[in-house]
Amino acid sequence: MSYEISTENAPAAIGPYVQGVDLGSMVMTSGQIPVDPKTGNVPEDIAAQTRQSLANVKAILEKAGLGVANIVKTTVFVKDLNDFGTVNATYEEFFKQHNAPFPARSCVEVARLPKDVKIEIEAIAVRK
Ligand SMILES: CC(=[NH2+])C(=O)[O-]
Repeated sequence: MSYEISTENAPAAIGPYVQGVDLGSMVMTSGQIPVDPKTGNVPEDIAAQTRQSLANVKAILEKAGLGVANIVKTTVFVKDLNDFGTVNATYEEFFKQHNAPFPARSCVEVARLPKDVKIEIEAIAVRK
């Protein structure tokens, strides 16, 4: 049995999916594009987009009572792998800021992302 996670602190789904699902021992988020849930805006540069996508992931986990330290795996989709260095630096800063260990991760370049953003990040977290 899984339970939908729904929060106003992350962008509403823009298609037939939910923000996240809570399986009890595990939580999975949908891919988070860098839409600010309060304004609907997307920041311009890749560092700010990375921060916003991660903030959206965090908000979904928090609604389920979990935090950044519960993340065990992420998948990072980028529009341009030339941004790899900036994405890594921003991503590293986020996990350090939250005193969380780095999870396992996959990072891939994709042809296009919804709303033509530069990055989308999804996460799997475990309830310890
Ligand atoms: C943005 C997203 N997660 C989707 O599936 O369109």
